[in-house]
Amino acid sequence: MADAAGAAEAATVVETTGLTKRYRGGQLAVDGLDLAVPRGSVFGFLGPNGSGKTTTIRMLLGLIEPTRGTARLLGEPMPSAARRVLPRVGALIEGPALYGFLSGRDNLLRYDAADPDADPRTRSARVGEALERVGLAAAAGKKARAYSLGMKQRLGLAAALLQPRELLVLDEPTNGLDPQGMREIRALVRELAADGITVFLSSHLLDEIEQVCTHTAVMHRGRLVTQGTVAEMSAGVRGRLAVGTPDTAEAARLLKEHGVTDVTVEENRVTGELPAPVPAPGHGNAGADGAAAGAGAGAPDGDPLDLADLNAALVRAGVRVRAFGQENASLEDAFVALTGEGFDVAG
Ligand SMILES: Nc1ncnc2c1ncn2[C@@H]1O[C@H](COP(=O)(O)OP(=O)(O)OP(=O)(O)O)[C@@H](O)[C@H]1O
Repeated sequence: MADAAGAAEAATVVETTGLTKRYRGGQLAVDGLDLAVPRGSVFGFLGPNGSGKTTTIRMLLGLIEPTRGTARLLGEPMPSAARRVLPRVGALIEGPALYGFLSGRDNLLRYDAADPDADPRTRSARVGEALERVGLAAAAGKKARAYSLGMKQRLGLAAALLQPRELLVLDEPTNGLDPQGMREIRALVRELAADGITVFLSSHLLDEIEQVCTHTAVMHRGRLVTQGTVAEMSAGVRGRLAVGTPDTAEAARLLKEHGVTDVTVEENRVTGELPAPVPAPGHGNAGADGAAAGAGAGAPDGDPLDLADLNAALVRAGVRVRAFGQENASLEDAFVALTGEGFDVAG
């Protein structure tokens, strides 16, 4: 009993240990993956094309066997517990399989009829609710082939939501969609999360992860680079200092003098890396007292660099400052900082 209850309420809904897949051709697609997806999260599984996301998802759902390592879904081992676990998991992988000549509603009726546990007496109500949930009630009578890609994707989601689910696994759910279709799917993901469903979605779009996810894991060439909350990930990378000014040469010189590195001049703008954690106002902490702190030394005299002082110094030197501040680091900055490579993907 305790065990069953424990499994039913597993706080970590996806957990892998050393999960590895080497394809028959020898390709090491996933290499020693330790993943932990907290219940209630919207978890973005991020990585460029070919980094191993789909292979991981297929192992999680028991569609392919790992070469090594283990995967647990809702607290239960996969693939051995697949029959017990999968009914509690909705999945949308590589686009839904739909009959174009059937209406959206009839497609769902077929899906529902294929589920041996679905009560035929409540089928119509269930299908109606699922259509409602994904915003397709009004288009339910239209043939699926007349649906936009976004509508097809939503119909696929409706199929995954015919039964109550604890976890939804979506492989690149917005791939190929136009901006409006993307917005619709993202809004839907947020709604489902608000209903308490944990959502695990893969994406090669950094801004998508930033917009909808609470947590993320970053894959790079089959390996996990990092995982944590999206906020932690961005906070781990300090944003660049940006100064808007027509007096770029003088501003650049002064910034360098104050210990700012990697100073870059663009038209009417100078940016650079701040040398040390900038203390909040009133925090005259002694931590950055120069010397061995090296890059963390701040201003040349050893005092920590204060943004207000720096701004004042620019103004004193006659630099006309139009804008001044630290830009927010993005997930893209974090990825580049973590991997030393750009997030360069095709499509
Ligand atoms: N069935 C297969 N046999 C051999 N190699 C494969 C197979 N499936 C994928 N691969 C390779 O494994 C690596 C990881 O692929 P995978 O599809 O898991 O990555 P991905 O991150 O999901 O990328 P994409 O978004 O392009 O699908 C790639 O190098 C790919 O070529």
